[in-house]
Amino acid sequence: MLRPRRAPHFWVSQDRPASVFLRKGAIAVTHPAASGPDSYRGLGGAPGGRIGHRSCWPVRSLLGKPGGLPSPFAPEWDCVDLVRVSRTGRSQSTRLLLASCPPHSPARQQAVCATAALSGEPAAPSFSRMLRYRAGSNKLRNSSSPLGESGYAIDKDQGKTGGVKGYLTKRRLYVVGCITLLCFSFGFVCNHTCFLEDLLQVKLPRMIYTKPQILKPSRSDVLTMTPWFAPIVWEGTYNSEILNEQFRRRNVTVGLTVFAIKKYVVFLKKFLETAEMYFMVGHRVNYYIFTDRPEEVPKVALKEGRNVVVLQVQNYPRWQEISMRRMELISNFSQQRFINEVSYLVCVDVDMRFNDQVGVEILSNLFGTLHPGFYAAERQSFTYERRPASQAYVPSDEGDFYYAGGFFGGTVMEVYMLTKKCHEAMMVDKANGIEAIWHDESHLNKYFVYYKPTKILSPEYLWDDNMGRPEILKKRRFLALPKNHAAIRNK
Ligand SMILES: CC(=O)N[C@H]1[C@@H](OP(=O)(O)OP(=O)(O)OC[C@H]2O[C@@H](n3ccc(=O)[nH]c3=O)[C@H](O)[C@@H]2O)O[C@H](CO)[C@H](O)[C@@H]1O
Ligand SMILES: [Mn+2]
Repeated sequence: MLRPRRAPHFWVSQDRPASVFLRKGAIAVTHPAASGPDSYRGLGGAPGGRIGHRSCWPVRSLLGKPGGLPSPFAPEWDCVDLVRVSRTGRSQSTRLLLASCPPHSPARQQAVCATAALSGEPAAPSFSRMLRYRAGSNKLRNSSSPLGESGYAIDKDQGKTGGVKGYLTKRRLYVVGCITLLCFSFGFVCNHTCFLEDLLQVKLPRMIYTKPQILKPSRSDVLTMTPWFAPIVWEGTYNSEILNEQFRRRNVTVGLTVFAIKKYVVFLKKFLETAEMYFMVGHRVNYYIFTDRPEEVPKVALKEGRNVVVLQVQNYPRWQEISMRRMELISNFSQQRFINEVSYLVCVDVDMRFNDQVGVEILSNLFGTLHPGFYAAERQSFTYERRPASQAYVPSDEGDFYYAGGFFGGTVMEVYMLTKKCHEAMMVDKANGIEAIWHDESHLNKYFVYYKPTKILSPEYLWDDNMGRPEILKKRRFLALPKNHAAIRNK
């Protein structure tokens, strides 16, 4: 029994449907019944032998040349219908005999389907759209081959002229394309190598500071680490010089989102002026000011690397809705804009002023801030939403801390996920005619029960002097401004 050394591959070209490309070692011949004005003649070689040193060979049309050598291999050959589409788009089919494509085999089925598809389609221009088939089995058909004695033998030389020309031109184009691509990749790799070399040239300046003491924790009066290993940031627990150096190397840009809708624009001046003094000093900052009154945004002198971006948005009649819609707007803008402009987002209330350093020590994948009114409270005192009907519901035996709605952040991706989730939950509540007790803050707290922050800011980062000045509070970095609710809300 004759067997090719390996299962042959063949391709039916859509570019030039008169062509079948054969892999080295494959055998092909046209069926004599196909003799018409155009008959086809295969190109191949000895069974199991080479048909050329290239992996693909086109079968070439031999106009008006019936005959040829009878094939000694006929009984083992199988067939596939091949369609030739002429330049005018007319198709004509012929039967091409191939080795190793047994009847009823999946490969045979594929070939039949493909040729059917070909006949319905005019010549397609793309080389890459060649249909590729693999005859997966070596089980060969015996005896009653339609080829009989009058099969056309395969003439090697035919492959080197005519149709081969076009094929080689495309092939050349293909090779040129590959070389160009390789050159580009080389440039890319080179660039990256240079970038890596730059990194290797990082200087190691002396770093002189007090050594950390394992047996003398810097703070023993407060919790500095959660049970899920998120640091809680208190004065004395970190060294800003080390952190600034780390973040400077990364050339991080921080986005600070703040909403000043309706009368709340009056808070912007103090907010921005104090931010320039204390917020992320020495780092790149974009202030994203959401407002319905862009003309009332004050001009504040900014240090280098810091920008104000005014984003005009609509207002809502109720202050609660304004506060809650921040989630929707932050998530939308994160997706459309912030993701391209900053690494981290810090989202805060506007009725505040910075009073001390708020720097890169706050940055982490996802961070929240302990509410000044509840940092020492027990679970049952937390003002979580307790009605199961609300999406913000937190059962009485869950939760770690009570977080403030007025200061959270993280990477743009994390903030996007948080704000999107909270907004969606608020929309469900709205449809069910329920509003969480502390609005967006309730939803934020619910989220943090199940997606734990990777860093937590102590109440130093959101303090209200109405709470007094407890001993543990070494700094008051961001302070709530007293405001006349009746005069400012819903105005
Ligand atoms: C410090 C803190 O944790 N504050 C939270 C607390 O409310 P507050 O009592 O601090 O709420 P608020 O009056 O400051 O409103 C929240 C924020 O919404 C914006 N705003 C509101 C009304 C308006 O007319 N125009 C306007 O721009 C503004 O940025 C304001 O800072 O609870 C709210 C939900 O009840 C929010 O979760 C706040 O973040
Ligand atoms: Mn506020």
